[in-house]
Amino acid sequence: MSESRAADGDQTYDVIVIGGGPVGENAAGRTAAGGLRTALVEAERVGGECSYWACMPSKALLRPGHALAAARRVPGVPVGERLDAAAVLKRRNEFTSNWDDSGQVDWAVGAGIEVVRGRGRLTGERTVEVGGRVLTARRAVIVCTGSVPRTPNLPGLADVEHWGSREATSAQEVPSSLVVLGGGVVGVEMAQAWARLGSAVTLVVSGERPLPKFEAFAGDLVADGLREDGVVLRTGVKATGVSGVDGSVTLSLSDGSSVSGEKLLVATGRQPATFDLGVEQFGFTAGDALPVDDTGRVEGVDWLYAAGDVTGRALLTHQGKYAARAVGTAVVTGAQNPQPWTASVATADHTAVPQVVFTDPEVAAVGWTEAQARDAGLDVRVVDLDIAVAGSSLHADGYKGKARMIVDERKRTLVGVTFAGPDTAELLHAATVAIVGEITVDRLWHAVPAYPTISEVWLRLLEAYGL
Ligand SMILES: Cc1cc2nc3c(=O)[nH]c(=O)nc-3n(C[C@H](O)[C@H](O)[C@H](O)COP(=O)(O)OP(=O)(O)OC[C@H]3O[C@@H](n4cnc5c(N)ncnc54)[C@H](O)[C@@H]3O)c2cc1C
Ligand SMILES: NC(=O)c1ccc[n+]([C@@H]2O[C@H](COP(=O)([O-])OP(=O)(O)OC[C@H]3O[C@@H](n4cnc5c(N)ncnc54)[C@H](O)[C@@H]3O)[C@@H](O)[C@H]2O)c1
Repeated sequence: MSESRAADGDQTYDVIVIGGGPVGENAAGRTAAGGLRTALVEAERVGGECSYWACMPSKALLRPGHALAAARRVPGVPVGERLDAAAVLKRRNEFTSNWDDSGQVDWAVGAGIEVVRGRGRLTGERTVEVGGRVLTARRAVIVCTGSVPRTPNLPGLADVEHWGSREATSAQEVPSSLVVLGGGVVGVEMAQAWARLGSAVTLVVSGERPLPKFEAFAGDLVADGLREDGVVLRTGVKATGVSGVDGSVTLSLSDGSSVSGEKLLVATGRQPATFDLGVEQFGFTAGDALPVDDTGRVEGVDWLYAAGDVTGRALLTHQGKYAARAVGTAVVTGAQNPQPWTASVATADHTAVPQVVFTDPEVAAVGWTEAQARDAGLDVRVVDLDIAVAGSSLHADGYKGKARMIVDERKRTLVGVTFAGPDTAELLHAATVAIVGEITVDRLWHAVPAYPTISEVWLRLLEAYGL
């Protein structure tokens, strides 16, 4: 870790941001740019989970496998037998700057932010204690402490060494075998990354399919992709216990069977990092999310704001950074009851959250699923299609993908779109723009996708809708 550059001297700031992950960095960047003296308090590494143990290393582990699979789908491209695991891990290490945050500290200092090393704790109105120092905020304290893995209450788990997402994204060797518990985004991404690097992976999922928060067809296509990579899927079973002997961990399952591997990854979700933060004095419970309005103001405390994973709104880096921009703007401008869709209001959180699951096939989804749209009481029309256009067949032999568009029939606008298929991630932003802009399908008809791109699926969706 880089040398501490803690701010010294006057302990009074305009703004104190607790937590220097991507969200805290953005909030602090905004307030510093707005001329407010800003302290950024970070307990571990500036850059947070995303830079060192989440987004960056996980995507660096996945990308080489996708490149190899893509090359294999196009005849005439010379491809090797398998990935060079050592080179993949080395490149992953580079993407995390070898877990050295000095580059991000340099950015913060350059942006006029004062970095304070240490764990911050709220000790009273507008005050934060860090390692015995008491910092005071004239205007606001912004909590951006992120989230931590939620460990299930599983007999034996506490006694057995196992991986969480940190170990799964930073391991320096490929385990001979890996059992993954939990079929959410972390579970499927890491199952595929390590399988493609040569590990014998078993994925244990309590439901019928992985990715239960997405449209079912997306989870099914990802399950097919994982199986093609040799991942053994155990669906519809719950873990009942864990035991371990030297070099092997065994997970007992609810159907009486068990699975063993050299390593066990527990990927059963995350919870807000509100422990040991002093939130109880303001009426909140440690371990629960901080409830915020759309400007990030914490319910009932007018000087306290929060953004990112700690609010439990959307556990995604891009959405947390969006919330941080809103909070930063709200704090700088002092906006009172600003209108939705203005710069200090994170309105899109409710209707237009985009997410990509970086497996092969990718899942790219924005807005509501069909079930969510129906639960919201909308009169919806669902359009389903295989992705089968000139662009997809040129992209890969045997291209397999599906698309779903959900239309609010009353407004004739989109409320949800899901693409699942190889390299669909880059299709997503068009869908996000359509939803945020409330563009009618009749106007979308005039947004002509270029030939021959996979985006022509948009034309097919609109034709299938009846245009
Ligand atoms: C394996 C994995 C892969 C992911 N991949 C993606 C992806 O591809 N795309 C995506 O959008 N999202 C992804 N996510 C989610 C993403 O990592 C989070 O949404 C994002 O990191 C949230 O940012 P944050 O700043 O709120 O929290 P964090 O990144 O968790 O940062 C919080 C920071 O606060 C610090 N902190 C905590 N408590 C204190 C305290 N009391 N005092 C001082 N500092 C404190 C921590 O040390 C940390 O640096 C992934 C998550 C995981 C686990
Ligand atoms: N590409 C991305 O955008 C990306 C990648 C990774 C993580 N993330 C974000 O990070 C957050 C955390 O990801 P995650 O995968 O840890 O959480 P998650 O909530 O997405 O998935 C956890 C899964 O574990 C299952 N589960 C819970 N308890 C279980 C148990 N006892 N036994 C078996 N299964 C159990 C749940 O049903 C769920 O499917 C998510 O909100 C996700 O959006 C995003």
